[in-house]
Amino acid sequence: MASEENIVLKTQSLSKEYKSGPVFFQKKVRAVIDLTLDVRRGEVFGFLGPNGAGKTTTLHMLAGISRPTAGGIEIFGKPFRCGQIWPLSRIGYVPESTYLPADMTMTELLSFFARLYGLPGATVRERIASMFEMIGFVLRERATFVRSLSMGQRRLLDLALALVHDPDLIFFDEPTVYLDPLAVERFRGIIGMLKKKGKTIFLSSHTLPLIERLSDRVAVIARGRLLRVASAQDFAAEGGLEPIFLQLVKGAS
Ligand SMILES: Nc1ncnc2c1ncn2[C@@H]1O[C@H](COP(=O)(O)OP(=O)(O)OP(=O)(O)O)[C@@H](O)[C@H]1O
Repeated sequence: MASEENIVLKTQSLSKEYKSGPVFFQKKVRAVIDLTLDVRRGEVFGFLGPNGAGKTTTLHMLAGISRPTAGGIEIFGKPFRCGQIWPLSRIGYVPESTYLPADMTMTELLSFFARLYGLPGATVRERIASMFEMIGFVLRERATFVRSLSMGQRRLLDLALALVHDPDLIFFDEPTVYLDPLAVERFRGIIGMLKKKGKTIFLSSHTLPLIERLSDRVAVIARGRLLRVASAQDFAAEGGLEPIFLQLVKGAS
């Protein structure tokens, strides 16, 4: 069992309902239902679920973008509500998709993000250099406009933008979408580097091998409900994550 001070993120009966459809025929969609979990300092917490399971909705609530319908969130030991800004300088968030301004260069964009977080000039330069090194962009590429980047390069830039302020807790939503195998390998290296620095990582994906390979613990979610949380070793000892995941998800549908 993890002690309270080792818990970085906690949710209690977190729930989200959407209203969907035209006004007179609106129906409720229960996207996340009574989600209670905790994430420990320094771990990679895999959040695995099929399409439509409620992963992105959960991340939106955890990152303070979307208001829960019910339940609570604690971050760094304090209650966190949608709209509050106090923990944001310690949180990094790689959304499922981004809309980056096409007419800014990568350096301008990184600098803009770093300054939003209030980093001083010398630190901004240092952090930008280390972000380019991390995502493997050489010097001559650093002034490339966003519009000229491939989808995979944009994804790497998303990672750099989420990490430029050196956050302690990082949410990744399908981080390897668009990445080729070499870039996925680089991403795994980035996760290793963040872990070494003691960062806490919430890794949400439906890509089973990625979650299986990188996570210390894995939570399986389907149809908005948490079905199981266990260590990677426990899943391995029971025959591997894939058969257990398939059994859990089929049982939930
Ligand atoms: N803005 C919205 N309005 C109505 N329903 C929504 C909205 N956003 C998501 N949903 C519904 O909530 C459920 C959970 O969606 P969510 O995007 O959180 O799933 P996900 O696990 O991230 O899926 P994927 O892996 O396909 O991205 C789905 O049934 C989806 O259709």
